[in-house]
Amino acid sequence: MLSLTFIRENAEAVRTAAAQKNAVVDVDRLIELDGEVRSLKSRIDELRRQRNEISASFKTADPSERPALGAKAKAFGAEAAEAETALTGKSDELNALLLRVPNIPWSGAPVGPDESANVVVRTEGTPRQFEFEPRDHVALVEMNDWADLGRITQVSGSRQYCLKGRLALLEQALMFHAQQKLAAEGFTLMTVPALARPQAFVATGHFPGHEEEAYQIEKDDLYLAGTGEIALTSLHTGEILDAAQLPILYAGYSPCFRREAGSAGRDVRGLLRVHQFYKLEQYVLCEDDDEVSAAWHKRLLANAEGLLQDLEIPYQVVETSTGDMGLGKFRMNDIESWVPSLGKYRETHSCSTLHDWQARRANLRWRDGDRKVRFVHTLNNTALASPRILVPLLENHQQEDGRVRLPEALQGLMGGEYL
Ligand SMILES: Nc1ncnc2c1ncn2[C@@H]1O[C@H](COS(=O)(=O)NC(=O)[C@@H](N)CO)[C@@H](O)[C@H]1O
Repeated sequence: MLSLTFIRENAEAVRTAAAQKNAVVDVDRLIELDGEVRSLKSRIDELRRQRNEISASFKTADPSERPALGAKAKAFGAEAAEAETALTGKSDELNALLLRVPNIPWSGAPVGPDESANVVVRTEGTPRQFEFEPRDHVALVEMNDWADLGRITQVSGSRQYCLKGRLALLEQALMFHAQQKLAAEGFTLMTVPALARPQAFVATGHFPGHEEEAYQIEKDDLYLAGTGEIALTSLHTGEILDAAQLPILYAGYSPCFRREAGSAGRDVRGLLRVHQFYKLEQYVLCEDDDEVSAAWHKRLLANAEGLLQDLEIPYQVVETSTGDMGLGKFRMNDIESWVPSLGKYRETHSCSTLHDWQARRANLRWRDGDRKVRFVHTLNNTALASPRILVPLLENHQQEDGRVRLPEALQGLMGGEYL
């Protein structure tokens, strides 16, 4: 969410951002409502002042004038009540519109309608030239009995899986390795719930707009989060953090649930796009200084790249376009890992800076050195998301006989050179 002051003073920039992000928001109506709300508020104050003035004069007034005075006070009171009802309606409409206003994207974001406008900014590692016909991850998993991708769908439906044996162990080893690295970087490890109240989805910007992507637990007024970002964003809601507490660095581990309502037919084979997965999320709350949050953006990206280098997976870093980055982002870089069986890079990480757009929605504030209370900046990036990361891992390191060689960084934990 942007501040009303900012929108009033930068209406054109907000309209441009909305167009560049394919956001449907009536900025003119918003500014009109803002005006109406402000004049209603001052009218109510004026009516109250006049009514109080009359009430104050009541005691000293001549008894013969009291009935007329009483009637006048009553009339002002009735008018104020009427104005208050109108104010509630206008404020609700204004707040609903405010939630739809996009963040202003950074000047370096490619302007375009969707991911087709994304720009590759860096490529690390070289895709392997196989001396044999490489298998895809489903074939590797099936021949090694490393997962159940079939019978489990009778239990849980499509896009479900069970990892088995050494692959189930590898997922744990991967997450442990990533958690150790982030802890060493000063991140506080957190296991966060997937169950969250609707307000937590409003705070991150998932709601309104993406309700269809979340599983709903209606009788408890809860939803299942598709990312640990949702719990972490609302953890400090309503608090006023001290400067000394910032930056707050969380490495949030959680199960993630996504209906993938809009992905029918895409990635239906195997482990790339499933309804339930596990993610270690890098999350930062920092002071609202653009250079400070830009530095954290670089750090979060470097942490994820470091993990991909540990896994010896070739990848590319992408600058996402205005149409792909989503409403709340100031800047988003995706990291895409090489998937041999597809012959292309596929997104495995997504690194975002949101400035104070989420902080305003989540009411995340801090008190600076001059005792001034301000909103924080929030950032998030994937550290690892499994089972998707297993796809490039298995496929890039496969041997002709179907074994998979483990990256050096995991051989200790996994007790050997091969999975
Ligand atoms: N349906 C899915 N199945 C498997 N993995 C998924 C699925 N959806 C997302 N992911 C993984 O989760 C990562 C982060 O998802 S994201 O929506 O892009 N971004 C976020 O959730 C942010 N909070 C940063 O993690 C993706 O890059 C991908 O690796």
